[in-house]
Amino acid sequence: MKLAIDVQNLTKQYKGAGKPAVDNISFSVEEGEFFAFLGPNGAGKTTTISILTTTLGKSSGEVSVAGFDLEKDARAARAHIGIIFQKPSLDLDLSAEENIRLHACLYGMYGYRPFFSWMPKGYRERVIKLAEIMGIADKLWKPLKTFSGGMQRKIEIVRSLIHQPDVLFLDEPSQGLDPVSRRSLWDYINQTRREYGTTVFLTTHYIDEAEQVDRLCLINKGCIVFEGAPEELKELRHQGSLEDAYINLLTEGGAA
Ligand SMILES: Nc1ncnc2c1ncn2[C@@H]1O[C@H](COP(=O)(O)OP(=O)(O)OP(=O)(O)O)[C@@H](O)[C@H]1O
Repeated sequence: MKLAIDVQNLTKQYKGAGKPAVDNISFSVEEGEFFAFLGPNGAGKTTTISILTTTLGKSSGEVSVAGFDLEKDARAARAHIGIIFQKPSLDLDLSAEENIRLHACLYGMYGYRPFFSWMPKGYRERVIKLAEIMGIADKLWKPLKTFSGGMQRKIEIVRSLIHQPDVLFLDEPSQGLDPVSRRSLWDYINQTRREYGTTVFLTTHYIDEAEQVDRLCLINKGCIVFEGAPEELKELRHQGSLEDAYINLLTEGGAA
């Protein structure tokens, strides 16, 4: 089985911080695997996901994503990954569709055209399909500054899925979404996994979302404290639900 993500002895020490935010962690994710990276506030999840998605440099260690060593070939890796960031990074002065178009062109999927109608058919169809799934097809042409936070998040989601990535990073994807949108996002992600074998790397504070993953990794204070299937964690902590097992490990398991 090929690895979609391989992290060896990764450390991140922010300037001026006393302790490393991520302290010599190692883990790997197989191609097509559904993997969750869980941990409490400040554990090091965003730091790790930022390094894996090439938006933050590491202090030491080795990281490869989609078969590319990030030190040597970050650009190639970037073409194979999709990211739903915790903090949206959209241009509020552009329309929703213009944000998506700009992103698709920056990722090298299409040459830039100044109008939607001039873009290739494949792009147009994909934008409309994804926007329909998220329930925002009628809002694509409106300036983003008129959108609510949840609607902006949906645009962010459409944008990250536009190039059909091999590895999809979801940093708290459900945050700010209403229950209907949350359900349709997950239906779509599951469909994408089935159809294209997409590897999904998820961080979330909604522990119930991680019940379905193949494997999970639990990080606390920059160190990995558990790696295995959700069932294994439940058995280890003698709990019926993953959330109970997670809380039990963090509060009573000597991991806190
Ligand atoms: N730019 C930075 N400079 C210094 N320290 C930072 C910086 N960003 C994060 N940290 C620190 O690194 C540690 C890990 O933070 P990180 O954001 O990775 O945690 P997290 O697990 O994503 O938390 P949350 O669930 O709250 O998003 C924290 O102690 C945080 O204060």
